[in-house]
Amino acid sequence: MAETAPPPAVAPAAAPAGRTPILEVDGLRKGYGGDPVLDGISLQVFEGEFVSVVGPSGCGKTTMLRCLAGLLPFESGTVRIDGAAVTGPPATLGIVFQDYSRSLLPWLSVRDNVRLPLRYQAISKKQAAAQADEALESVGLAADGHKRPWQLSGGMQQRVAIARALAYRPRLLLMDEPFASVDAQTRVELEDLMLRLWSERAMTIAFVTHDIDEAIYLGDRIVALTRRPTGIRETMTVDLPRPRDQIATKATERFAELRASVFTALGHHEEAAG
Ligand SMILES: Nc1ncnc2c1ncn2[C@@H]1O[C@H](COP(=O)(O)OP(=O)(O)OP(=O)(O)O)[C@@H](O)[C@H]1O
Repeated sequence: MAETAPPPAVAPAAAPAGRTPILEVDGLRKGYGGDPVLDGISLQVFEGEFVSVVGPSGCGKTTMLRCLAGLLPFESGTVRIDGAAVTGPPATLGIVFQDYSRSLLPWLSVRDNVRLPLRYQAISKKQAAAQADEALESVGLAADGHKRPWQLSGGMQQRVAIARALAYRPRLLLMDEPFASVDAQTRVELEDLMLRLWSERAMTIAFVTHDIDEAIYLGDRIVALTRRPTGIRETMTVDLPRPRDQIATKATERFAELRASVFTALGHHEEAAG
């Protein structure tokens, strides 16, 4: 029987030279009721980076993001954002979750949903309104601020959730499978929207996804997680030029090589081989 050629090697990612880490995770351990989930995760995300995190279903990606965001206590290890230990949600952090229908308040207008978290910032009402309007404009919803979230399509609702995080002007944006619940066409539009916003706003993004192509298309680096108890299997540099294009970038040989490497890192070839 013919042997399958091993996929081309991808160099393990080195720390970007001269860059400051915004997020530093060291030895993060977290379980539920004595059942270990995260088993000593250590990683750094550097200023201006777009880091994609991929891992098998149920390995603890959401658990990890919640720990990083200060929303969930963990057993041991440290999480630092801008050098300060995370003990609760930091003011410089924005989060976008998968389930926009639960994260937006249906009785508030789109504009008021976006303004809501700004109440907790030391800024005037006028400034909060300006930041909210600017964020809505940047996601293409300037004309929809008066509507209720349920009057919008799923993709538009997720744009509202993105605008709400942006209005906060975060230095670090955590995104948890944000496009998993929208159709394929909307998904590619939202991916390109995120790339535009990321480059315009000099943000740092950690983006969790199930989708290997999405992880490669968006990321500067990919962090591949193992099965539970979960550690980091591999960190890979995505050496595809920017700006990226949904058709041209995905048609390159390098994209196919990276896809094979990430599949291998996630252990898909082992499953296929039995
Ligand atoms: N609050 C909780 N209490 C008990 N167990 C939990 C809790 N939250 C998550 N788990 C368990 O921890 C494991 C990791 O869940 P988590 O949602 O973090 O994984 P995930 O990688 O994001 O999953 P998916 O790929 O399905 O989105 C799962 O086995 C899940 O059932």
